[in-house]
Amino acid sequence: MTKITIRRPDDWHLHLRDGAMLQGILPETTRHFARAIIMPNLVPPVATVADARSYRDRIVAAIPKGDTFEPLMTLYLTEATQADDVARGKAEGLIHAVKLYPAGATTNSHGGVRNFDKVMPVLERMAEIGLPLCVHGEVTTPEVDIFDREAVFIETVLDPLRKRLPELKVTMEHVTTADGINYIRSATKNLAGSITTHHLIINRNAILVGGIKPHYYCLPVAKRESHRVALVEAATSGDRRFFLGTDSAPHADPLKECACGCAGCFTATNTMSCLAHVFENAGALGKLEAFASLNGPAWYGLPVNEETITLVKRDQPVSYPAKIETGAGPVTVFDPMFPLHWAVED
Ligand SMILES: NC(=O)N[C@@H](CC(=O)O)C(=O)O
Ligand SMILES: [Zn+2]
Ligand SMILES: [Zn+2]
Repeated sequence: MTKITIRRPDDWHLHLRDGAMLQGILPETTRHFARAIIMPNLVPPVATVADARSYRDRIVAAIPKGDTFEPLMTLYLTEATQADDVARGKAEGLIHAVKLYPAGATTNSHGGVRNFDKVMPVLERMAEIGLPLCVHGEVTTPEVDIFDREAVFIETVLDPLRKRLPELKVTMEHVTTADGINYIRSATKNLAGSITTHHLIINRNAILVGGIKPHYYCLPVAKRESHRVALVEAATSGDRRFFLGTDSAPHADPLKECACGCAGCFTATNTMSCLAHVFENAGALGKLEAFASLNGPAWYGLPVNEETITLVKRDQPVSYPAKIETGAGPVTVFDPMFPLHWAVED
């Protein structure tokens, strides 16, 4: 097959930042994607419905002329989050999920949750009104090895939480391990997982072999190859519990190429080319639409997009910029380390 048409995709986990960075990188998403779940880890975080409303307005103002794009806003769960505020945000159609960052787990997560008892009233209300909780699923205990943090989170935090509140819908964000995939598969309801572009392509060698490669460093950190294979298997299976969340997370190059580089891979520009490659290799191009365009809306209770995009396989590798120049500095685009032949037709 050299051509495939699918419903226009959505991105169920995206970092757009703010100001000059937002302005510079938003076109990379709106070119192909119709909607995205917008991560709230700004500084300060998007913690209230009022914050989310004004952030949405700033995003909408930055959409390039001629593109249509709907930001689906989320709230950053803190120990001060008010259940009534969250419920109002959902009722007005603004808020589509609440995001749980264990305190200290990742970029801008210091305001996250330390004591789960403090957020139970909010989680109970979310269960009542059917609002999903998106979780960055890693423990932050210093004794736990960074490569084990997802598996330990499932066992010590997520599973107990789901037993305590089985009616709560939980999205395990950016699943990186076979443990995460198996845990999602074992649940009969109220659990789904997003999978990133880069975790389908790289394993941990990409970060460490032949010199340290900061542009492959993200959180959760990429794991060993057997985990990547499990992710590809889940993503390409058509199973409705798995969908695309790119976790495209721009940081200006100087903040990544330094002694203490930020976590995040920027994949918005070439995600659809990368995915077509991965799905074709798995003999599953026919499942790409489920992963990128159908399973996410079903989970979030939204209609699928009516427009379509067409991917064509070219003889020559497709070219895309190595960096996106933004007013906040250059952002390096994810390099899959193999040529991409699939292009989205204009
Ligand atoms: N994924 C990352 O490595 N970084 C994200 C935060 C996150 O999603 O954990 C960021 O905001 O930069
Ligand atoms: Zn995260
Ligand atoms: Zn993220």
